[in-house]
Amino acid sequence: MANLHQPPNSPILYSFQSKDQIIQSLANFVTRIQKDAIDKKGRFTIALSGGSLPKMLGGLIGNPAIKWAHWQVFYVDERVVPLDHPDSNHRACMEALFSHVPIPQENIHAIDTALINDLEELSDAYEKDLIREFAQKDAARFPVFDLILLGMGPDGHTASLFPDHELLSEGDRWIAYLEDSPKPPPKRITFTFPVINHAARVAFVAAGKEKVTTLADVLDRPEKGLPSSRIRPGFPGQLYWFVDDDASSAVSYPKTPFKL
Ligand SMILES: O=C(O)[C@H](O)[C@@H](O)[C@H](O)[C@H](O)COP(=O)(O)O
Repeated sequence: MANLHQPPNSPILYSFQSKDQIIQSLANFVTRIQKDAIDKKGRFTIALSGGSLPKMLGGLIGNPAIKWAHWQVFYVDERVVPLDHPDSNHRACMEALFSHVPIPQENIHAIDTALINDLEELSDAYEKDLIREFAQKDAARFPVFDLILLGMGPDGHTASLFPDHELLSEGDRWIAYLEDSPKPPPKRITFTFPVINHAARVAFVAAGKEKVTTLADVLDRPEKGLPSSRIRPGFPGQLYWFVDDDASSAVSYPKTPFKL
């Protein structure tokens, strides 16, 4: 559990020559974390983002060390569209990963699309789903995910937490909603900062030249306060960055060689 008396651990930055190397290293990293979690507690809780992230998870397919039956999967944010809509993060994760592996469907926590016309109810229902998984089992004020995987937009947003948006100051709710997302589609639900910052481990995955300026701002100039720089899991939580050399070419923050 997060300890507010200790400063957060410094982020660990891994930079790889190619996207394929990110995919392989990320798969090894996730495999190790799920093993530790399952050995300790019999379950592994993970939350996934949309965007380019689902396609970076392909290294998990066909890996016999993964105990899919013990995974509980949530979405860090979700676009408020039917689950088979091309914008759905659930659909993207199904297509890129879950339709290729033996994970029980009930372990994948998608939004309740019967509620998509009422964002308040939809986000409450998703929050209750989280409460069933975490509050009853761990009795914590906020859920403590074993691992949360994030992407970063070119404006520095992460999850559906956008620069200068009022949701940046949400300190109470677990799940919030917005109807004015600058990145389409406009209606979304999202984990709040406290949920992300209570995780045991958070890993950003960001690749490509279009991320170069924002990545340097987030890692070298956190005082700018971009949403992605506000991800600092409380001690003893740990933040990781899995990026490619294109994205990190302007970063001064020290890189760490990847080894498990
Ligand atoms: O649903 C979403 O839009 C995402 O969860 C969002 O936060 C994404 O992770 C970033 O926009 C980065 O997207 P890319 O990885 O495609 O750049």
